[in-house]
Amino acid sequence: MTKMKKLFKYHFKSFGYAFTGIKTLFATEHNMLIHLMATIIAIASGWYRGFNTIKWCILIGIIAMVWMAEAFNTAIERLCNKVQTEYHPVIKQVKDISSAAVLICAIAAVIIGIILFFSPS
Ligand SMILES: Nc1ncnc2c1ncn2[C@@H]1O[C@H](COP(=O)(O)OP(=O)(O)OP(=O)(O)O)[C@@H](O)[C@H]1O
Repeated sequence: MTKMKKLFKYHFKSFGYAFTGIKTLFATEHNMLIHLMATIIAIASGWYRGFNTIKWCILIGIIAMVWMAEAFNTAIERLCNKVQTEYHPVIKQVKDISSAAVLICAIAAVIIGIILFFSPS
Protein backbone atom coordinates (compact mmCIF):
# COMPACT_ATOMS: atom_id res chain seq x y z
CA MET A 1 0.00 0.00 0.00
CA THR A 2 1.37 3.42 -0.87
CA LYS A 3 2.09 5.93 1.88
CA MET A 4 -0.72 8.18 0.58
CA LYS A 5 -3.26 5.32 0.67
CA LYS A 6 -2.23 4.41 4.25
CA LEU A 7 -2.62 8.01 5.36
CA PHE A 8 -6.04 8.23 3.72
CA LYS A 9 -7.18 4.98 5.36
CA TYR A 10 -5.92 6.19 8.75
CA HIS A 11 -7.85 9.48 8.52
CA PHE A 12 -10.96 7.73 7.18
CA LYS A 13 -10.94 5.44 10.24
CA SER A 14 -10.54 8.43 12.58
CA PHE A 15 -13.59 10.08 10.99
CA GLY A 16 -15.49 6.83 11.62
CA TYR A 17 -14.60 6.92 15.32
CA ALA A 18 -15.64 10.58 15.53
CA PHE A 19 -19.03 9.81 13.93
CA THR A 20 -19.47 6.91 16.36
CA GLY A 21 -18.83 9.45 19.12
CA ILE A 22 -21.57 11.72 17.77
CA LYS A 23 -23.97 8.75 17.59
CA THR A 24 -23.13 7.75 21.18
CA LEU A 25 -23.62 11.34 22.31
CA PHE A 26 -27.12 11.48 20.81
CA ALA A 27 -28.05 7.99 22.03
CA THR A 28 -27.01 8.62 25.64
CA GLU A 29 -27.35 12.36 26.32
CA HIS A 30 -30.91 13.68 26.37
CA ASN A 31 -29.51 17.26 26.38
CA MET A 32 -28.30 16.71 22.82
CA LEU A 33 -31.90 16.65 21.55
CA ILE A 34 -32.47 20.05 23.16
CA HIS A 35 -29.26 21.34 21.52
CA LEU A 36 -30.40 19.89 18.18
CA MET A 37 -33.80 21.58 18.44
CA ALA A 38 -32.21 24.90 19.44
CA THR A 39 -29.80 24.56 16.50
CA ILE A 40 -32.65 23.94 14.02
CA ILE A 41 -34.62 26.92 15.39
CA ALA A 42 -31.53 29.18 15.28
CA ILE A 43 -30.69 28.19 11.67
CA ALA A 44 -34.31 28.59 10.52
CA SER A 45 -34.51 32.00 12.22
CA GLY A 46 -31.21 33.08 10.63
CA TRP A 47 -32.62 32.07 7.25
CA TYR A 48 -35.86 33.96 7.90
CA ARG A 49 -33.97 37.08 9.01
CA GLY A 50 -31.71 36.93 5.94
CA PHE A 51 -28.40 36.69 7.82
CA ASN A 52 -25.30 37.92 6.01
CA THR A 53 -22.08 35.85 5.74
CA ILE A 54 -20.55 37.23 8.93
CA LYS A 55 -23.70 36.53 10.95
CA TRP A 56 -23.82 32.94 9.61
CA CYS A 57 -20.19 32.40 10.60
CA ILE A 58 -20.84 33.71 14.12
CA LEU A 59 -24.03 31.63 14.47
CA ILE A 60 -22.30 28.42 13.32
CA GLY A 61 -19.38 29.24 15.64
CA ILE A 62 -21.58 29.55 18.73
CA ILE A 63 -23.57 26.42 17.84
CA ALA A 64 -20.32 24.44 17.49
CA MET A 65 -19.04 25.92 20.76
CA VAL A 66 -22.09 24.67 22.71
CA TRP A 67 -22.06 21.21 21.07
CA MET A 68 -18.34 20.90 21.72
CA ALA A 69 -18.72 21.86 25.39
CA GLU A 70 -21.52 19.29 25.79
CA ALA A 71 -19.39 16.60 24.12
CA PHE A 72 -16.36 17.29 26.34
CA ASN A 73 -18.58 17.45 29.43
CA THR A 74 -20.11 14.06 28.59
CA ALA A 75 -16.69 12.51 27.95
CA ILE A 76 -15.35 13.85 31.27
CA GLU A 77 -18.45 12.63 33.15
CA ARG A 78 -18.11 9.13 31.64
CA LEU A 79 -14.44 8.96 32.54
CA CYS A 80 -15.19 10.08 36.11
CA ASN A 81 -17.93 7.44 36.42
CA LYS A 82 -15.51 4.77 35.21
CA VAL A 83 -12.59 5.62 37.47
CA GLN A 84 -14.61 6.54 40.58
CA THR A 85 -17.95 5.03 41.46
CA GLU A 86 -17.86 6.22 45.10
CA TYR A 87 -18.27 9.84 46.18
CA HIS A 88 -15.02 11.79 45.95
CA PRO A 89 -14.58 15.55 46.49
CA VAL A 90 -12.18 15.88 43.54
CA ILE A 91 -14.60 14.07 41.23
CA LYS A 92 -17.27 16.49 42.43
CA GLN A 93 -15.04 19.44 41.49
CA VAL A 94 -14.15 17.91 38.10
CA LYS A 95 -17.81 17.24 37.23
CA ASP A 96 -19.01 20.61 38.51
CA ILE A 97 -16.28 22.51 36.62
CA SER A 98 -17.05 20.51 33.48
CA SER A 99 -20.75 21.42 33.80
CA ALA A 100 -19.74 25.03 34.41
CA ALA A 101 -17.98 25.03 31.02
CA VAL A 102 -21.28 24.07 29.33
CA LEU A 103 -23.16 26.75 31.26
CA ILE A 104 -20.59 29.43 30.35
CA CYS A 105 -20.90 28.49 26.65
CA ALA A 106 -24.70 28.39 26.79
CA ILE A 107 -24.91 31.84 28.45
CA ALA A 108 -22.46 33.30 25.90
CA ALA A 109 -24.45 31.66 23.06
CA VAL A 110 -27.73 33.20 24.29
CA ILE A 111 -26.16 36.68 24.60
CA ILE A 112 -24.48 36.44 21.17
CA GLY A 113 -27.75 35.08 19.72
CA ILE A 114 -29.73 38.05 21.09
CA ILE A 115 -27.17 40.49 19.62
CA LEU A 116 -27.26 38.68 16.24
CA PHE A 117 -31.04 38.51 15.98
CA PHE A 118 -31.76 42.01 17.27
CA SER A 119 -29.13 43.89 15.29
CA PRO A 120 -29.72 45.03 11.71
CA SER A 121 -28.40 42.64 9.00
N1 LIG B 1 -18.48 10.24 42.24
C1 LIG B 1 -18.89 11.46 42.60
N2 LIG B 1 -18.24 12.10 43.61
C2 LIG B 1 -18.62 13.35 43.98
N3 LIG B 1 -19.63 14.04 43.43
C3 LIG B 1 -20.30 13.48 42.42
C4 LIG B 1 -19.98 12.16 41.96
N4 LIG B 1 -20.83 11.84 40.95
C5 LIG B 1 -21.61 12.92 40.79
N5 LIG B 1 -21.31 13.90 41.66
C6 LIG B 1 -21.99 15.21 41.82
O1 LIG B 1 -23.29 15.12 41.25
C7 LIG B 1 -23.42 16.03 40.15
C8 LIG B 1 -24.21 15.36 39.05
O2 LIG B 1 -23.47 14.27 38.58
P1 LIG B 1 -23.95 13.32 37.41
O3 LIG B 1 -22.88 12.35 37.12
O4 LIG B 1 -25.30 12.79 37.71
O5 LIG B 1 -23.98 14.36 36.23
P2 LIG B 1 -25.19 15.10 35.56
O6 LIG B 1 -24.77 16.53 35.47
O7 LIG B 1 -26.46 14.75 36.24
O8 LIG B 1 -25.06 14.49 34.12
P3 LIG B 1 -26.04 13.58 33.27
O9 LIG B 1 -27.45 13.90 33.69
O10 LIG B 1 -25.70 14.03 31.90
O11 LIG B 1 -25.59 12.18 33.56
C9 LIG B 1 -21.99 16.38 39.74
O12 LIG B 1 -21.92 17.66 39.13
C10 LIG B 1 -21.27 16.33 41.08
O13 LIG B 1 -21.48 17.53 41.79
